[in-house]
Amino acid sequence: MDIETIIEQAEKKQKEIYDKKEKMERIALMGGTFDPIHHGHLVIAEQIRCEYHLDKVVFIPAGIPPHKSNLQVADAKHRYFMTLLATVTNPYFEVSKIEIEDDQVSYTIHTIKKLKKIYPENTELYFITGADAICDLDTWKDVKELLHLCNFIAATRPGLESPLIDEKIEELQSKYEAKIRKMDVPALAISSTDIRRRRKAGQSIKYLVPEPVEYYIYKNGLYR
Ligand SMILES: Nc1ncnc2c1ncn2[C@@H]1O[C@H](COP(=O)(O)OP(=O)(O)OP(=O)(O)O)[C@@H](O)[C@H]1O
Ligand SMILES: O=C(O)c1ccc[n+]([C@@H]2O[C@H](COP(=O)([O-])O)[C@@H](O)[C@H]2O)c1
Repeated sequence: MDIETIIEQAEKKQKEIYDKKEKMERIALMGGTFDPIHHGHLVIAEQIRCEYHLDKVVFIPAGIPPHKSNLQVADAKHRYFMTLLATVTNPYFEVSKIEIEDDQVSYTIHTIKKLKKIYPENTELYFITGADAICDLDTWKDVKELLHLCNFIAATRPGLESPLIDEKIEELQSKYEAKIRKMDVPALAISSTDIRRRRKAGQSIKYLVPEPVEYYIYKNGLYR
C-alpha cells in the first residue's frame, strides 16, 4: 500500500475516533516535536494507555515547540504525517492538528484550555511527558495553572536516574499541589536527535521508527 493511501486511511480513522468523543472520559495527551516520531514515543503511550485504562491517547505534534523555537525543525506538515503513519494501526491512538494549525508558540497551557472546551466536562486529562521534560516543568508557561488543569504522567527515560525523577516529582507536588505520577517503561534509548544524526551520517534508522515513517523520511529526503 502506498503512503498516500495509508495517510488517507489514517485521516478517516481520526474522524471515526473523534466522532466518538462524547463517550470518552479519560484521555491522555502526548505532546511532542515528533521530529521524527519513534518507537520510544509509541511504547510509552501504549503502556500508559493500558495501565491507566485510558480511552485514547491523542498525539499532538507541536507547531512551534516552546523550548526548541531556536532550533530548526522539520516542517509541521511532515511531522504531522509521520505521526499519522506511526499511529494508524492502533485504534486507540489519535493525532490532533490543534497545535500545528496555530501560528503561535505551542504552549501546553493554551492547548489544554482549548481542549477542555471541546471535551465534555467530566473528561479527565493526562499529559504524558518523558522524565527529562518533567525536570524542566518549572520553566513551562503558567505551570501552576497547568498542573491544576491536568494530571501529568512522567515516563522514565534512559539517561535519567529514577531517584532524581522521584525527587523532582516530590518537589513539584509540594510546590504546586500537582498530580504527577511516574511510570516505569521499558528502557528504549531512542531519541529523535539520534535518528536525525544517523540519517545525516548515512546510517540505518531501521527498527528505530515504524516502517512507514522510515519510508516517508526517505521519500521526502528528510534529515539528510
Ligand atoms: N525514548 C524515550 N523514552 C521516554 N520518553 C521519551 C522518549 N523519547 C521521547 N520521549 C518523551 O516524549 C516527549 C516528546 O518527545 P520529543 O518529540 O521531543 O522526542 P525526543 O526524542 O526527545 O526529541 P529530540 O531528541 O529531538 O529532543 C518528550 O516528553 C520526551 O521526553
Ligand atoms: O508549555 C510550555 O511552556 C512547554 C515547554 C516545553 C515543552 N512543552 C511541551 O512538551 C512537549 C514535549 O516537548 P519537546 O520540546 O520535548 O518536544 C510538547 O508538547 C511541548 O509543547 C511545553
